[in-house]
Amino acid sequence: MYIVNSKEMKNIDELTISKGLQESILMEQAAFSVKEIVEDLNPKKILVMAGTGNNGGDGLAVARLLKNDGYDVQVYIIGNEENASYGFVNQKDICKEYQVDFIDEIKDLNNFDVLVDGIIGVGLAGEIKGELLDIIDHVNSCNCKVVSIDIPTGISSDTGKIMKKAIKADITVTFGYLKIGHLLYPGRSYSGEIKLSQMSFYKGYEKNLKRFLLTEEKIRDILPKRPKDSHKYNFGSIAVIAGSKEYSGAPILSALGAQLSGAGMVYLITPSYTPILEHEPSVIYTDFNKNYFEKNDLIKIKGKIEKSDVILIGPGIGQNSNDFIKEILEKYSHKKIVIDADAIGVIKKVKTNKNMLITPHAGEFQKLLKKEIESIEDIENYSLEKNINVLYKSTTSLITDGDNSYFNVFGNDALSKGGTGDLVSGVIASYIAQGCTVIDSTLIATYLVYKTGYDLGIENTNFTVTPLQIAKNLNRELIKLRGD
Ligand SMILES: NC(=O)C1=CN([C@@H]2O[C@H](COP(=O)(O)OP(=O)(O)OC[C@H]3O[C@@H](n4cnc5c(N)ncnc54)[C@H](OP(=O)(O)O)[C@@H]3O)[C@@H](O)[C@H]2O)[C@@H](O)CC1
Ligand SMILES: Nc1ncnc2c1ncn2[C@@H]1O[C@H](COP(=O)(O)OP(=O)(O)O)[C@@H](O)[C@H]1O
Ligand SMILES: [K+]
Repeated sequence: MYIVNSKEMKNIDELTISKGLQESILMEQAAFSVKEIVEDLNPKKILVMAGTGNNGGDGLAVARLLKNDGYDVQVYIIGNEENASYGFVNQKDICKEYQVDFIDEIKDLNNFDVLVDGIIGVGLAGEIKGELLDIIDHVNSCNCKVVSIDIPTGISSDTGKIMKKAIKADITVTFGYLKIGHLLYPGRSYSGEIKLSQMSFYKGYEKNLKRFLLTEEKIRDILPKRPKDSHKYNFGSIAVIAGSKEYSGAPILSALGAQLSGAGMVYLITPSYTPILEHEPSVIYTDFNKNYFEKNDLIKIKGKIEKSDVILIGPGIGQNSNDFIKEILEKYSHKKIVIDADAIGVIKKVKTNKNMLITPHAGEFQKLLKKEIESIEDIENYSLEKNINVLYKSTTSLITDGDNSYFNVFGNDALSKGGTGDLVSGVIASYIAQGCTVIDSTLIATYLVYKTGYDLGIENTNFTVTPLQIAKNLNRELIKLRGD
């Protein structure tokens, strides 16, 4: 499923109109879908709040459709009508013919059961200003159901940020394509339930789109088959290089992630003892009885690394092993490498390539970027400049190779526990070992871990789900996907 920003949406709109489909037809389609959703709420009294752009035009068309079906509906216009769009003016004229009721002031919004927010859509420019600031406060403090047209007023469709103030919708009805702002917090929570309406947009533009929503369907397409006539080396081997005296649990979660999701051989190499074999005796385990890896340890693990198809380096490795990590990244840059946690910072010092994946959470990424992350483009541009794949881990995670990006929205707070990331990196390495591309492996792994965490949270509670529990239940999602 495609995801667009405001510029792409405008291009699609213009291209469709240039093919001869009139704007008023698109507006009628948009309004009709909003009207049906408002009707489902069984309202007695409806207020449509309309801005003076095309989002307002949609709002006016919704009011007219509802009025025509006998609903008690009123319209309140916000903004300067001198600058109004043609779509707005045209709809206002039609509303007058249909005797739609316009009001000049709003007293108590609680007199209405449903408010339709047709104030500003993808045309939001800069921060909200003027009388709208107070109106948004008023809307957010009332008890009525709020249905936003296209995107809640005040949410940037490009970043999901609140542009000073934003309407909190119960339902957002959007047209043709999801916008970035629906998927990134806080826009994701301000949008409420998102309904996507089908539109007659010209699909020829889709070849230019490069952002996608990760779906179960996509995972079904890319999940590897397991040949019956096979042996362990068909499913790849992984060197998990992880852990330190401080963090002896992280390597366990990474190795379990790798071993419990289908890899053929998992070598776990840690500086300090960790009881992985008590959890899973099939892991091939080595430790060096020391606190941290040192540069000259590489010689001792060379054999295992060279036998491996994939290297996972970083979980729990601490800050004292940077020279050791750097040497591995340089020497084995021809191998697929998942670079997680404390190893991520080391990429600043090495030449990177598309065999590599970094898996930063927001804090780790900010350190790499040396500034706040403003938008999805910051992550995509970093990926392009560094020529490296990125899994940006957040409440909505982004998986990108710089050219194409996927949004994963399956996670929730059940995952907000130390160790989830270690598990994720182990599962990613597993699917790379099994022959998937780095990006596909990241899609599969984040889907499996997030969805399992989500489901366990529903069956138990989000308070109690742990990364170990998720690791042990990865089979459930795989059973559903495979249908066996
Ligand atoms: N795309 C499509 O194919 C289709 C699009 N459709 C619909 O069109 C919508 C896009 O319409 P759009 O381009 O006219 O912009 P829109 O969202 O109404 O915003 C402009 C208005 O907002 C105002 N305004 C802006 N910033 C502001 C601020 N900071 N603070 C205060 N005010 C601010 C601005 O005021 P001005 O700056 O001009 O005074 C102007 O009045 C889209 O979301 C969808 O609903 C559907 O009909 C189906 C087909
Ligand atoms: N509230 C949330 N909603 C969705 N995903 C979440 C949430 N909290 C955490 N996650 C996911 O859980 C993982 C946590 O990773 P990370 O912070 O690296 O953990 P650790 O380093 O402790 O192993 C990430 O993949 C992140 O996207
Ligand atoms: K809106």
